[in-house]
Amino acid sequence: MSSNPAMTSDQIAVIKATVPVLAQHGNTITTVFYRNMLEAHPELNTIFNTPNQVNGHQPRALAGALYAYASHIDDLGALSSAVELICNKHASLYIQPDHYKIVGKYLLEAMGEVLGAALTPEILDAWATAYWQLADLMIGREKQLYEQSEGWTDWRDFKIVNKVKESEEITSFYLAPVDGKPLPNFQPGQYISVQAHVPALEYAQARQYSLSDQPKPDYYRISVKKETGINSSDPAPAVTHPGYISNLLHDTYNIGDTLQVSHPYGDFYLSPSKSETTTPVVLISAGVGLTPLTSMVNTLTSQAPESRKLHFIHGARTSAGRAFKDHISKLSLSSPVQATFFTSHLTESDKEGTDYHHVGRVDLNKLDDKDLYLEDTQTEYYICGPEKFMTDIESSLKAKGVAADRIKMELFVVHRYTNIRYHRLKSNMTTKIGVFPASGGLGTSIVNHLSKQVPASQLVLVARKPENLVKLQGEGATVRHADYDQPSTLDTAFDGIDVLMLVSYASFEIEHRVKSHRLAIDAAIKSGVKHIFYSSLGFGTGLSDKSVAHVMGAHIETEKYLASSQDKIPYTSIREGLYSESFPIYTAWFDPQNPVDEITIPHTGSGPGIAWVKRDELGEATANLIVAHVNDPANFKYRNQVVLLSGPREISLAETIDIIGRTIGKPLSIREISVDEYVRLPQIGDKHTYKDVDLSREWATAWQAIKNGETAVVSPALGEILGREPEAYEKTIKELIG
Ligand SMILES: NC(=O)C1=CN([C@@H]2O[C@H](COP(=O)(O)OP(=O)(O)OC[C@H]3O[C@@H](n4cnc5c(N)ncnc54)[C@H](OP(=O)(O)O)[C@@H]3O)[C@@H](O)[C@H]2O)C=CC1
Repeated sequence: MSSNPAMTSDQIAVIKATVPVLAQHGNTITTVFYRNMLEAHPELNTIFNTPNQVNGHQPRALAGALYAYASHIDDLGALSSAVELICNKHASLYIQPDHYKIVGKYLLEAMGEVLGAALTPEILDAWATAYWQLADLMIGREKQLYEQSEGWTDWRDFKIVNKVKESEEITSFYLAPVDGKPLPNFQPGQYISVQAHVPALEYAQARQYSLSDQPKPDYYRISVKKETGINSSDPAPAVTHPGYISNLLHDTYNIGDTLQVSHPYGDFYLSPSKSETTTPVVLISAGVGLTPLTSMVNTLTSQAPESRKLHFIHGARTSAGRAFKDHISKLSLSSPVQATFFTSHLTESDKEGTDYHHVGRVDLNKLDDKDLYLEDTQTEYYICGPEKFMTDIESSLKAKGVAADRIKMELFVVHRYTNIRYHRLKSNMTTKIGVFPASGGLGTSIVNHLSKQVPASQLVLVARKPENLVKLQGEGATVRHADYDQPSTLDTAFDGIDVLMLVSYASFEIEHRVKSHRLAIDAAIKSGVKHIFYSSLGFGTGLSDKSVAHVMGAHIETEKYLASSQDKIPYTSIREGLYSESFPIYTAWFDPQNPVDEITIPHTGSGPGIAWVKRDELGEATANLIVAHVNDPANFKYRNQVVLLSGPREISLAETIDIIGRTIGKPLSIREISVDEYVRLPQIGDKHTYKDVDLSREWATAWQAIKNGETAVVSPALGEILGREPEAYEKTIKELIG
């Protein structure tokens, strides 16, 4: 029993009030925290993944977890899956109660260092209590896990007794305990931590590897993918590449060598079942994600060969890269296992029917419903692979009517798990969701992502050109006409809609835009809409209602109007971050097809930057927020709030231009010019003209806003809502212009 004090209701209110502070400063706090703690306690380097420290992933993940914790401080049940995932990983690293003391000390000190006087004694006290509330919960759960480990409570020496190449990239290591004692059972799907000394770092590092065979008393098998492009004899990737340990195992660990291994842990595993069960199972994986599912298929075929339907679906980049192909194919001949292989890049030697069945990435729509056992409402689905793969497959299963609680995914990273609210619930089948305008870049993306999660019959799509929406109309969506510029068309446009997504009027002037938004909000109130989402913009330093950017003026006014109308219609204003795709606007219309050497803008390029974000990820997260509200309006956490969705990293304009230059293979530079010079640039033309009025000078205030840091805020909300790390700017740009 803990002796730490329970949180008071005042402290809970203080924690909730600091959520926006975490949105803004969380990343800086956790970066300072790791730096200070590891400087003072270098022995902890063995516990933390060094490349993830260096690439900023770990501070971001912790900032996301803190943000989720603060947001759910009065509803900790929502975090129980995340806590279970973290505690399992902690147990596999043998985290002890004393570690929590060190982490608590440095975390609170980092808050003080970053927030300065803003961290009042009252806030500090509330956070100290909140920290120990969570720490006690986790220490308690980890104690239980250690108690269930049959006395195996520290790293144990294992010898490599066999090393087998399974494919071009994947090699299995058979690990037997040096002490020769029998190994405990595990649940198929669980992992072990493997610790290896890294000469380049002069300390050990641990990584988690799924067990790839069924439980055996004398060995564990892991199957490890070798990353291309890194050489384990080169010390540099030891600090930068998360795949370094895997390559070290491939290159330098052989039969007879010793490694340290943890007891098996993990919360992704085959539902423990009675031997007589006949519930069908579909195992869907990509790449090396097949390892835990191979453990499952081996276990299942050894238990109930003739009664249980099993389908093993795997996607590989090349057929030669597919591990266990012969093994799975053989199982499919002698037991009720179906095997379906997808290969994205065929080679001449690939034979259809043996090396592959379908070309391309895994696409469940290429399979018959009966082969996915959709008719059986008990069928369980297990997915493992890259995050985007898992969430895409999950959406595809949901669109086919599979209930969320029958879909299980292997999610390794913590902050991504806090999205349970956004992905795991079954959509309420009667709520009508409206989108206006439902065309355009953002509107189309929102509608596409909504249609993956709810039946088209729940969607009401409103646009000034409804003829562009026939596809979804054909699938059962209601389509209506309305035009911001013809107010009377708004009168009945939102009738029957429960939740409305209002995409802002596309313009950068203020007056007409605000008037149009007000008319639409009033019309929504009249039509009885129960909640309105509004697409605002990512200027304004996080959630502030001040901005020097002219383009933000209409959004701030609209947010004020929404706040003043909240008694009539609850709202959520989503500050959609600056689109990665919109770089031309901030580079004086740089054209990658006709590239100039020098970009002339009223900005030097250095100083605070922009947390760029891919437009389609904004559409996806916006759709997830709408679905979260539809599923559980009473607990929707952004009711009457503003939320910022910005990208994963702040990138200065100079670096932005550098990335664009590298992508097109041409060095680019910035030359700062005055606003007077900017408005006269020939390429500006009428790009900033609205209804014959030239707003170029007003537009140029955006650069001052960038200089002031208004667009530099990295908010963890996007990753949390997407359930994965948002796409890196470099990748979006490469896809766009590479
Ligand atoms: N976050 C960011 O970086 C950026 C945000 N934005 C803003 O975000 C919002 C959405 O952007 P996005 O979807 O990318 O913009 P798009 O230009 O792709 O789409 C504009 C949409 O507005 C519709 N529209 C235009 N005029 C009217 C009208 N009078 N009545 C009804 N609908 C109208 C268009 O309909 P139709 O299909 O009929 O033409 C289209 O659906 C806009 O307000 C835009 O200004 C813009 C750029 C960057």
